[in-house]
Amino acid sequence: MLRWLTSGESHGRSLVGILEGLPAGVPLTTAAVQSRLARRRLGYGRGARMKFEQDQVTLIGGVRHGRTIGAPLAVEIGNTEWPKWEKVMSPDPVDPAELEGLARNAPLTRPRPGHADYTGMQKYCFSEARPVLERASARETATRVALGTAAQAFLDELGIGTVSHTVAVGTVAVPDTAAVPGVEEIDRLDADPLRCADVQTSERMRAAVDEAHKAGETLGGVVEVVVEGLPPGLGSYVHWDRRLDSRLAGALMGIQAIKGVEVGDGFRTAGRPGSEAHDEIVRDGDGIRRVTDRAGGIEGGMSIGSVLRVRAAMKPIATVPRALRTVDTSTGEETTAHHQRSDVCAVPAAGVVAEAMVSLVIADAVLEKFGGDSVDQVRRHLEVYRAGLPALGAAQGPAGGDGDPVQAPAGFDS
Ligand SMILES: Cc1cc2nc3c(=O)[nH]c(=O)nc-3n(C[C@H](O)[C@H](O)[C@H](O)COP(=O)(O)O)c2cc1C
Ligand SMILES: C=C(O[C@@H]1CC(C(=O)O)=C[C@@H](OP(=O)(O)O)[C@H]1O)C(=O)O
Repeated sequence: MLRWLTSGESHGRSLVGILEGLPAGVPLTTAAVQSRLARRRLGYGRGARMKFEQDQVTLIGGVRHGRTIGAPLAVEIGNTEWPKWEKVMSPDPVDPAELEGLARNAPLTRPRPGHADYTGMQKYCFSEARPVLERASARETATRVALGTAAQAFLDELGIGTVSHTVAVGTVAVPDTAAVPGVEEIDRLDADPLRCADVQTSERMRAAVDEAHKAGETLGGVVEVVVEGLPPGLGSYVHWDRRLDSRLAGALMGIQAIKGVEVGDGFRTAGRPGSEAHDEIVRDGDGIRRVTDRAGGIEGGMSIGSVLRVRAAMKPIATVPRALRTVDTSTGEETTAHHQRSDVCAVPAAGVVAEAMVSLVIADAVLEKFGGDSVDQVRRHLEVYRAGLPALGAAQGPAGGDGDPVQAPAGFDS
């Protein structure tokens, strides 16, 4: 089982992530995490902070000489902005005289609609929003991407690849008929300013971001994550919380600003007649294949062994330059929400975060099904399972048995 936790504030000294349960032998280096984090900074429409701040990665535990050792992985991501915030965000008490007149320390009492500000103040009894927004901020997603790098490195060892792409920004969307990009297109997608697979749509998305920027607006959109190389049977239909689709949906919905999740054709499928909603099964040599891919590679809460597709819908950024109406909590007066700087559109970055969350969930499901404390053990268990999948027309084993008419290779160690 994989479990992970993150800590740290947006303008704190650093962010920290811990991932436990990764087997030994996964290749991982500081440079690999750093380059994955650089992908999260990409994307047309991101604010100034993405340019002047660096992610300083330190692998603290769980890795030796470029390979995981089975111990909890700990990653620290230093905020290079820290020197400017050292006093305002100091964990230890600071002499009030040192904070006097510091603009950065001015109480934030004009909560932004759509951000965590006001309800966070109510919930934790704060008189201003600084302590709320510091942790609610999507700066935290850097840690998820760092941990997702390790999860994906593990999946890479098993031939399971993951990639994300932008399918909509505002009202500009990739045509429904466009081909789904493959994992091998990752560099081409990263090179596109919107991380969009369709060049013409990308140009229109870029124009939409420019227009929003000029109008003091912000934009949301939709990202899709694609996973290749999965075996059938990850997840389960037996309980809601063991379903792969519910686990993926929870992980994606848990990303800041994600307001909708779709598996496969999701909401579009809801409007289709049954005969056009499902993926018919046909004979293909010694096996079978699905004629279409509307289900997005999941049936009955389990991976079906084909390409998996999940989408996440991101709302527009809450820090709208054309500031929205709010109430100053210190005076009770109606006013406009505080705004310093912000992203106009962070959809391409959200795709990279979604990719990381999907890698973590899939890695967890793989470990749950195949187990093993080293990559080699997990790989062997997966090979034995694949080889033992019941063949078409073969007699099935008794209920509860392994139903395995195929000779499994030796070496299934538990
Ligand atoms: C990659 C990424 C970047 C974001 N950048 C900003 C930003 O610059 N300004 C902002 O107000 N919200 C931004 N958000 C969204 C807020 O973090 C989010 O709306 C807030 O935490 C409230 O959570 P909720 O939208 O899920 O209710 C970003 C989200 C993501 C995923
Ligand atoms: C710092 C990151 O994203 C931040 C997420 C964010 C928010 O409210 O979620 C608000 C902005 O921070 P600030 O208000 O300090 O400019 C973004 O820059 C990052 O992704 O690394």
